[in-house]
Amino acid sequence: MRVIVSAIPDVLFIEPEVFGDDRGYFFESFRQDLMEEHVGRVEFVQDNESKSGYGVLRGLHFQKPPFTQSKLVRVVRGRVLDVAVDVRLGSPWYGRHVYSLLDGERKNMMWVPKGFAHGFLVLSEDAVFSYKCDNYYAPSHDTGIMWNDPALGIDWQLPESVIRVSERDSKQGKFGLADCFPYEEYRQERLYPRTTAHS
Ligand SMILES: Cc1cn([C@H]2C[C@H](O)[C@@H](COP(=O)(O)OP(=O)(O)O[C@H]3O[C@@H](C)C(=O)[C@@H](O)[C@H]3O)O2)c(=O)[nH]c1=O
Repeated sequence: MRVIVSAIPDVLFIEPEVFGDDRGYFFESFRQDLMEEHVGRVEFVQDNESKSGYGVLRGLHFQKPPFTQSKLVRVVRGRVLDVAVDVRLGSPWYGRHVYSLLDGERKNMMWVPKGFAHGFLVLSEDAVFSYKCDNYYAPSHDTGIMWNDPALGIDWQLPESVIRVSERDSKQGKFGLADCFPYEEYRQERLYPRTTAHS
């Protein structure tokens, strides 16, 4: 399993080794020891799965304190453009985003720590999306940012005319209205061990 530090160093790209043979495939989808080595102590408490058709965009979502969520996300089938936006007040990367093309064949994953808004767009005919969360769903603290907020400048790589969102996501607020909590508070935790981005 290869762990790659993204341009926002708290977000990681993870590439597992996928073993194919005439029966099908095998890969390790989660290892506690690797999480501890690269991220710190994380206790996952909820697993989620969703299926979406081509052009469906879910996001950008995050939960506010005390129900912030870190997520380990991957695609079981299909292909999505997965995006994480830094909403940590005072972060050197505040308002910036990183993305990864998550693919059901490559089985690559993204680590989206708390303090990041998360969303994905389905690029294949459909996609089954699966993720682990380190905090429970808390609808009262669930919030988001408009996926096409010009302040974020995300290139979703599909024309807006084919993008479909939920009723809720068509009415999300602008970036900066629903900030998560301050960057410095996060830094106290081992969840953010890195200070430098890769080149
Ligand atoms: C997220 C979630 C939703 N639900 C319910 C609420 C609702 O009736 C239905 C669909 O919810 P949503 O429309 O919020 O689902 P969705 O748009 O898929 O929300 C997800 O989007 C991605 C991008 C994330 O990062 C996730 O954390 C989550 O916010 O499922 C739960 O019961 N538990 C959960 O953990």
